[in-house]
Amino acid sequence: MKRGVLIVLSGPSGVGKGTVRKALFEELDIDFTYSISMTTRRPRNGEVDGEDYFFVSHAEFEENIAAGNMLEHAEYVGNYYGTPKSFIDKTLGQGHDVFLEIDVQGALQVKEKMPEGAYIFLTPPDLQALKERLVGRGTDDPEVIDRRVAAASSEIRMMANYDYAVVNDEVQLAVQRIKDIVKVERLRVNRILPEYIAMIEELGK
Ligand SMILES: Nc1nc2c(ncn2[C@@H]2O[C@H](COP(=O)(O)OP(=O)(O)O)[C@@H](O)[C@H]2O)c(=O)[nH]1
Ligand SMILES: Nc1ncnc2c1ncn2[C@@H]1O[C@H](COP(=O)(O)OP(=O)(O)O)[C@@H](O)[C@H]1O
Repeated sequence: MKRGVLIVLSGPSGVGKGTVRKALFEELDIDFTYSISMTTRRPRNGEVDGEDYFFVSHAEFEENIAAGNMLEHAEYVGNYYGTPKSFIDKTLGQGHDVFLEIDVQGALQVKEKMPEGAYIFLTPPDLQALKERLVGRGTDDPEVIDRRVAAASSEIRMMANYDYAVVNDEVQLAVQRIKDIVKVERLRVNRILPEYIAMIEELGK
């Protein structure tokens, strides 16, 4: 069976990753599986294990790190968060495409381990627009916004490590561009090579 495509959407804070991801998952003609992260934080009311996160103990998370099961992980306010490899491998193996939305540092760690994915850098039309979005979101203090814009300048330099750059000028346009990329990725010859090798061998007989 054909493996699914790993689609990694990344980019600086405030560029619109979450917004674009939500709009993408509202489209009726997509069939992506969202990568579920693992965390040591406690489930909030209504959160379901295996849907919102895989909730595990500190010890269990550290065992997973030691066993090399995490594609990437980070510590945030005293808890571990990370991307388990097994869930992604299993889902891709079943032929389903997996969608991962992650920050730039995390994405580059994942790329080292799974270079065959489609790495998409979501970019703002310009730095001024990025700043306006961070201000408009209203979730951060001015100093935090300045730090995020400064971080964005160095993150934008990492764009060259990605396979695709998608400008998020309008959400629906960005969504369409990502859908087009997935279509192209599904046609890439090196994804279907095992089937072609069988055909070539058949021809050689
Ligand atoms: N590196 C990494 N960060 C993650 C992962 N999953 C969630 N996070 C980040 O962890 C932080 C805290 O997440 P959470 O506790 O759910 O709080 P909320 O996102 O603010 O509702 C957020 O910045 C998430 O983006 C992951 O798999 N890997
Ligand atoms: N194409 C766009 N045009 C204008 N504003 C946008 C666009 N995409 C996202 N936004 C706004 O920018 C802010 C940051 O978006 P968000 O999805 O939270 O970014 P991220 O997940 O990358 O940190 C939000 O207030 C969102 O409504």
